[in-house]
Amino acid sequence: MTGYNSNGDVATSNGNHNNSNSNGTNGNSNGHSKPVEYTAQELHTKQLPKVGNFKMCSRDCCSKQGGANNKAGNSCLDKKGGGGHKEELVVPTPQSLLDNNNRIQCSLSPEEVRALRVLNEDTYPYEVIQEIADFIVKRAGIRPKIGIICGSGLGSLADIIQDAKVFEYEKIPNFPVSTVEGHAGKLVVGTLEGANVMAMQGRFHFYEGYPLAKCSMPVRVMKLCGVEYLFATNAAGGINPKFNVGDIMLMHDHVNMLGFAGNSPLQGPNDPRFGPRFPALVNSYNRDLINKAIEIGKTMGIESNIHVGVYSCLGGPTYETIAELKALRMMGVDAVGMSTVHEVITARHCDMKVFAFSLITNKCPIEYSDKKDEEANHEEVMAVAKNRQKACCELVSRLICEIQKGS
Ligand SMILES: O=P(O)(O)O[C@@H]1C[C@H](O)[C@@H](CO)O1
Ligand code: HPA
Repeated sequence: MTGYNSNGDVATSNGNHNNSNSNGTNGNSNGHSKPVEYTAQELHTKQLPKVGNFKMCSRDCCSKQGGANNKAGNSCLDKKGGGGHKEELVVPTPQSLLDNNNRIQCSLSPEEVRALRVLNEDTYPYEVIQEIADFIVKRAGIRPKIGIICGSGLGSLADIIQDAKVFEYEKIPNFPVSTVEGHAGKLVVGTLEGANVMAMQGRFHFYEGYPLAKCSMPVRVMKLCGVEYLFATNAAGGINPKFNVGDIMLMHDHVNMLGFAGNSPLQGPNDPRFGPRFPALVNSYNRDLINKAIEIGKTMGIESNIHVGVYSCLGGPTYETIAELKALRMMGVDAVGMSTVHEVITARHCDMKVFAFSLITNKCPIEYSDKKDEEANHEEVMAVAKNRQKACCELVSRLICEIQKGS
C-alpha cells in the first residue's frame, strides 16, 4: 500500500521501516536524510516517534519561497550532493515546498503528491475513491446495487448478507479506521434477498476526529462500486414524546445542525463527476421507499412502533443538554443522533436514492430532573439496538426484496 512518512515522502508497506542505505546511514543524495517510513494506516493508528527526532527545515535554502539565493525556485530538497548539510531527519515546512509562483516545488512525483493530499486534506480525490472502489469490486467479484450503513449496535444488518466477502477497513487502501464500540470496522459485500449489497459494519463519526468529507467518503466509494440505493441506519434519542424505546423512525427529513455551524461534507472544491456545486436537498428521502417500509411494518405487526419523522445530527460525542433538546424539539426534530446527515448529503449529491431510519434507543428528557436513569449512555444504546436487531434486519431485508421485485 502507498503511504506517507512524516517527511512528506511516500512510503510503501513493505513492513521494513529501516531505511538505512548501503553506507549504513539514513542519508540521501539531496542532503536531507531519508526518513523512517510509515504507511497511511500506521500514521492513523500507531504511536509515531517523538517530534524531537525530526527538525522542521529552517535552512536558508528552504526558508523563503524557492529558497534564498535560489532564483530558479528550487528548494534544498532538490539539490544534488547534499550541499554539506549535516545528516538529520528533516520535515520540510509547507513554505519550503513552494516556488516563487507559489506552486509546489519538490521532488515528489505527481502520484506521490496526490497520495500526500489524501492523507492531509479533508477531501479524497475522485481517482483515489475510484481506486478504493476498484479494489473492493475486484475482490468481491460483484457490483453492489444497495449500500447499507449499520448504526451503533446494528452491525447484525451485515451478518445476514449471504456469500459474504468481508474487508477489514484496515486492509482497504486509504480507508479510515473505526474507533467506536459497536462499530466493527468491516465492509461486507454479498447478496441479500437476491440483490448485490455492500454494508458498512461501522461508520465514521465527526467526533472521532474525522472531517465530515472523510466520514462520508465511503458513500462515494459505494457510488463508484455501482450502488444506487443507500440504506443508512442509526441509533438515536427520541425527542418526540410519542416515541418509545425500541421504536423505529423512518427519516423523511433532517435538520443539519453541523451545516448551521458552517460544516459540510461537500465543503471545498466540487468535483462535478460526483455531482453539482449546489445540490438541492428537498425530497432527499425517497418517498416510495418510506411508503413501502410503512407497509412492511404493518405486515410485521409493528405498525405502532413505526413513525415517520425528522432527524438531526449534532457533533457529539456529548449527549445533548436539556436546553439543546428543547431547542431541537422547537425546531421540529423528532430524533437526535451523531451521524447520517452528512452521509445522506453525500449520497444525494451523487444522486443515490436514500432510505434511512433511526432506532430509538433512549427517550430524551426535555424537563430538568435529578433522575440518573434519564441520562443517555452508550451501553444502553447498544443494548437496545441488540434487542431490536431482529426487527431491523427484517425491515431491511423485506425492503430490499421489494426493490428487487420492482427491478
Ligand atoms: O452511528 P450511530 O449514529 O448509530 O451512533 C449513535 C451516535 C453515537 O455514535 C452513539 C452514541 O451512543 O450512537
Ligand atoms: O440521545 C442521543 N443523542 C445523540 N445521539 C444518540 N445516539 C443514541 N442516542 C442518542
